[in-house]
Amino acid sequence: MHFMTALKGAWQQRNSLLCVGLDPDPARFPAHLQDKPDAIFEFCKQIVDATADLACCFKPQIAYFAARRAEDQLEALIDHIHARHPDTPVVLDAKRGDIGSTAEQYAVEAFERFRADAITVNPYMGRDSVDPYLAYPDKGVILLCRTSNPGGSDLQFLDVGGEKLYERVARLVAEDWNASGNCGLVVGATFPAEIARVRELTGDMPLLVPGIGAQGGDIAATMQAGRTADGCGLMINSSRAILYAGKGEDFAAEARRVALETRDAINAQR
Ligand SMILES: O=c1ccn([C@@H]2O[C@H](COP(=O)(O)O)[C@@H](O)[C@H]2O)c(=O)[nH]1
Repeated sequence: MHFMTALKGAWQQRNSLLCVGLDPDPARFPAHLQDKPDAIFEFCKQIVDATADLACCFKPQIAYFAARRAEDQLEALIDHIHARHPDTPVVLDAKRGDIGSTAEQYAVEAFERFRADAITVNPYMGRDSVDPYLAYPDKGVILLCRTSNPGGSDLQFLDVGGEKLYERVARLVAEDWNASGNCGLVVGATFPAEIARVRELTGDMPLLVPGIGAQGGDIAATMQAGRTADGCGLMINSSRAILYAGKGEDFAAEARRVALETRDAINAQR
């Protein structure tokens, strides 16, 4: 199924704009999981099963798996999501960016090896570096635009001929790169004014919005700035605040509790 169709279905059927981020850090796992050989898979699987009905998508961050030689556990996790929660799309947060020939390999990795429904991509090497992902028209290609970190302003706020660099990215993607209707943009919840500007430039394009929860972004301001006329348009990500809500054997139930609170806080603004 086309990523955008799956995402729209999940927004409606789950009544949720919450993206549950999967950033598994073994140092923060509950004690009973610490020594298991497949602890990363087991931790994420329990989080996924506890929150799937509350989420419009899952976002595993590849670095947390690769850093611990656990790519096989990432593959198993995405297989599990597809098998048990087939209506919940998976956005692989990889922020790839390289010349076309190498990008082709990254696209195979994301869409064929890991079977992700969408990937985050860095646009700053230009169109030819993004084409290999766009060649998969059913897959989502979510480009970094206005990132949630403070240093994002160093470059993304530079004036480029009368507009800011992040505005140029938003316009370019909306007006040119999105011919197959499979593009989205990353805009941080820590910058609501820029979310509003990106929404203005891109119509109803889906925005992946990290930065609530552990990074302190404001849900109400994010929603006011970024929701579309039908109260959708956003994948609002929270990772650590949900994953590490509990420290004990009930960690998945605690994660569910925070995911529910977060989903409801988002829905209160729709
Ligand atoms: O601008 C960006 C782009 C991506 N991220 C990623 O989102 C999550 C945020 O995690 P929290 O624990 O909810 O802060 C993480 O995977 C980042 O790599 C981002 O934060 N900002």
